[in-house]
Amino acid sequence: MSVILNAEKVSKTFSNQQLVLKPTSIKINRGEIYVIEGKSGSGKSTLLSILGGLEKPTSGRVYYRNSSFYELNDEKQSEIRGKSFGFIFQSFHLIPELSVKQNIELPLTFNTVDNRLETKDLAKRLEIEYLLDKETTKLSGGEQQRVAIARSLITLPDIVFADEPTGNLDHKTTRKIVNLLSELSNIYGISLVIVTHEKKLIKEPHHLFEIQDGELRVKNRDV
Ligand SMILES: Nc1ncnc2c1ncn2[C@@H]1O[C@H](COP(=O)(O)OP(=O)(O)OP(=O)(O)O)[C@@H](O)[C@H]1O
Repeated sequence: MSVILNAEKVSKTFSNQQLVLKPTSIKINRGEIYVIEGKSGSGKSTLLSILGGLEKPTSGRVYYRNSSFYELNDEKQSEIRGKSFGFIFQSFHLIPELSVKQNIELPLTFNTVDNRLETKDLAKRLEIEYLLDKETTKLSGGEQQRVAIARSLITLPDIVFADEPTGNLDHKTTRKIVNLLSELSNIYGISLVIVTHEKKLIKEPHHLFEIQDGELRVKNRDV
C-alpha cells in the first residue's frame, strides 16, 4: 500500500501554551478513507489543518511523498495544496458572485494543473449537471455541498480533507453526501480524511480514529 502522507509526532501548542494536539503519528494510504471522530474542542480541526498543509505543527513533521512539507518553501507548499490536496468545509465556502460551474473550476484558475477531471463528468456523477449555469445562492445546503465536493475533486488531488462536511445538513442529505464522497474516493483513487463529531458517519471506513483532548487513538468499531 503506498503512503501518500505521513505525519510523525505532530503536536500543536497555541500561544496560551495549551497543548491542543499531543504528539500524533498517522499515515495516509492512497485511495483509503479515514474518519476521525471527536467532540467539539477535541483538536479535530487542528489535526486536519496540520495534515492538510494549512497549519504548521509546533513539533513533528508531515511528509508528503517523502518531502517534509513544512520545510518546503511557501511557493512549493501552496503548489501542493492547490494541485494535490482538496478541501471541503462545513459551511461550503462557495463564492456567491460566481456560477456553479465557475465555483467548481476555481482551483484550476489558481493552479496550472497536469491532471483534472472534466467538469461535466464530475457534475453528472454528483447529480448537479443541471445546476452548472445557476448562481450558488439559490441552492439548497445539500446542493451547495455537492458543488463544494466537485470543487475539491476537480484537480484530481491525492487527498481530500473534509472538516465536518455534513455538519449543517439533515440526516437524509448527510447519508447521500457521505455515500457520494466514498464512491468518488473509490472511483478516482483519492484518499479521504474526514473529521466529524458525528458517530458512524461512514459505515465502513478503512480507518476509524477517535480524538479526545488532543489525543488520537484507533477506535473500537463496536462502540
Ligand atoms: N488559533 C488558536 N489559538 C488558540 N487556541 C486555539 C486556536 N485554534 C484552536 N484553538 C483551541 O484548540 C482546541 C481545539 O480546537 P479545534 O478547532 O482543533 O477543535 P475541534 O475538535 O475541531 O472543535 P470543533 O468541532 O468545535 O471545531 C480548542 O480548545 C480551541 O479553543
